[in-house]
Amino acid sequence: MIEFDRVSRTYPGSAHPAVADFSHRVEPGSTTVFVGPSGCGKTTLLRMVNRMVPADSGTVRVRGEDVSAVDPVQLRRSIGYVMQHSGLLPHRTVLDNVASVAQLGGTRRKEARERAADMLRLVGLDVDLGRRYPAELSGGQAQRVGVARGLVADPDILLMDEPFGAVDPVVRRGLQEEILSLQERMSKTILMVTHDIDEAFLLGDTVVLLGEQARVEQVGPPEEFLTAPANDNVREFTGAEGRLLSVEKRDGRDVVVDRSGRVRGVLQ
Ligand SMILES: Nc1ncnc2c1ncn2[C@@H]1O[C@H](COP(=O)(O)OP(=O)(O)OP(=O)(O)O)[C@@H](O)[C@H]1O
Repeated sequence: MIEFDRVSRTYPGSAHPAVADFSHRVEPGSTTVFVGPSGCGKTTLLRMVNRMVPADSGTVRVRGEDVSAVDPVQLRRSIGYVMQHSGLLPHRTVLDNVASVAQLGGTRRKEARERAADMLRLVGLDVDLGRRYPAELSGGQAQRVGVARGLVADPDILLMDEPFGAVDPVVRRGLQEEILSLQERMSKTILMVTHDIDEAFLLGDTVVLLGEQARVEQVGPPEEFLTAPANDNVREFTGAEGRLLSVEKRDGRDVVVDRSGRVRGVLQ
């Protein structure tokens, strides 16, 4: 569905590559999370998918096509993109912000607005919020609108860049649950980046843990990071030793529990 084939990227004026020789295949219908420390190249990788950042070498394929050969505008319209700080246009109402993305894809205004209202409901917002401007929303509401915007054109691929980075932990948790339930209903291919390993374990069915210059430290389902960490970097980043996390079955679900028995996350 999305394939990174030995991609590298050095930004102009930079002595070191942001991404060096990275390869990974994102399976259709999966939720894949790239996780790693700040500056390891996560956002660069995500932006290579919709050609906001070009690869210097290597190939990114989306739906089997080399993205460098696809019209970038068409490509971006075919992929939902949820940005770090919601990315809403401040001078347009919430409903317009969402509807405009559908209109860009060719949907007529009336239909686009109806669909936008449906999307607001889908992400758990009152449709009346659609009349407000982005500055009149809480951080969590703005992030939900960002997700509605990413979904309104019904893309088969959704890219999410630290979508819950700007909100407090309680709101963040609510948004994470929302994404899990949306994914159950819609089964899109989701590629998300975060620096939060708990979030990666909660949301990802495949987690790619990255080190400097997007070096792959470990790839696999969340539980493998705890049961079979590939190296000391993985152990350190997951905090597996310090927190003594383990995987247990509870009510038929695999959950990650800490030393005190507190549930820290649910594995899909
Ligand atoms: N436009 C740019 N010009 C120059 N250097 C850049 C640019 N964008 C990113 N970089 C550098 O490339 C490296 C990777 O950045 P990137 O934003 O991809 O990392 P990240 O893992 O997403 O970080 P964070 O979690 O802090 O958002 C960093 O060293 C960063 O400073």
